[in-house]
Amino acid sequence: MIEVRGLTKRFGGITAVDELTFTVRPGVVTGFAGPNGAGKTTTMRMILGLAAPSGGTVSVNGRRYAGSPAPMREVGALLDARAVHGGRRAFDHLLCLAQSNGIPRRRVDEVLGLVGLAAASRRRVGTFSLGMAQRLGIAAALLGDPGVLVFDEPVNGLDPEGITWIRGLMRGLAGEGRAVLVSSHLLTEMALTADHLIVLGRGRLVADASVEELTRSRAPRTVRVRTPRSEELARRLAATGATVRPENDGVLIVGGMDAAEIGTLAAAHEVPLYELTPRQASLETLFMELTRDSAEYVTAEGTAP
Ligand SMILES: Nc1ncnc2c1ncn2[C@@H]1O[C@H](COP(=O)(O)OP(=O)(O)OP(=O)(O)O)[C@@H](O)[C@H]1O
Repeated sequence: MIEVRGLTKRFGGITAVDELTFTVRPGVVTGFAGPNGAGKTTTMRMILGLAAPSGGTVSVNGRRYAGSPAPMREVGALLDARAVHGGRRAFDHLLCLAQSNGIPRRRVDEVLGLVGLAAASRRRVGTFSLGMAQRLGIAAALLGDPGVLVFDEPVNGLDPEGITWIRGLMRGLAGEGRAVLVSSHLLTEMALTADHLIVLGRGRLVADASVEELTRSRAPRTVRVRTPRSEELARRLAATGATVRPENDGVLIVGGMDAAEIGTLAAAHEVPLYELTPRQASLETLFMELTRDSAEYVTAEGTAP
């Protein structure tokens, strides 16, 4: 279990992480999503004791991780897959980590098998593709068989097969009762892998909910209506406070009213309807909505690039 309470990190004038509070529970994949620069990596570094908070606290299994007597057995982390000595062979890299953490040699072969790198274990890491480097980073994270795992953008550089593999791996690790925190700047990717989502914007928490809750309760809904008397219906809908966006062929996209209310209003005025379709905004649209005001880079039009 990871508990983050009021966590804050300032770099000079920049507040990279701002009063963040959330919990990463065992048995669950918790997705950590936010646009570039939202503060995901900085938060993960503080969880791992690699950066000191400017305020607030973070604990892993009830205590500060930096004080853990056996860090690799407690938390496994993948932060930067390329931060490995390129001249080393994959096996030797893992063996070195294992030996300095009191982990038996046979565990090295085990984790190489788990991540599908057994055949490449004697190759020098510098010759690895980014996808292979990610797998090696995951092998290192799993080495101590920890109950808590932290992965920063693990699907970066992976091909579709690798992405499917990593989703299965995360779910499997959570299924074994581990707490898994995994970041991505793609919310749709997160929604396929995670059970629970923490969404960050400009260092602040903008959502903390299950994927299902987030989709159901927060997604702005609209209704697509088609009628031969679209101008009249648009006027009547707008008069009740609905937002109406006309499209071609008598189509209106209506916000702020549900399909039953629109159908009832149309019937009351004998306006025929050819179509009345509730539509749910995609998770990616929701993500843009949630983080729009907080994206690090805002263009002149006021939208994130
Ligand atoms: N060492 C540092 N010194 C100064 N500013 C930093 C430092 N590390 C991060 N920042 C700033 O803190 C903010 C958050 O960065 P962070 O890397 O945590 O975001 P992120 O959500 O992980 O983004 P990305 O998806 O791009 O990795 C950014 O504005 C970044 O420029």
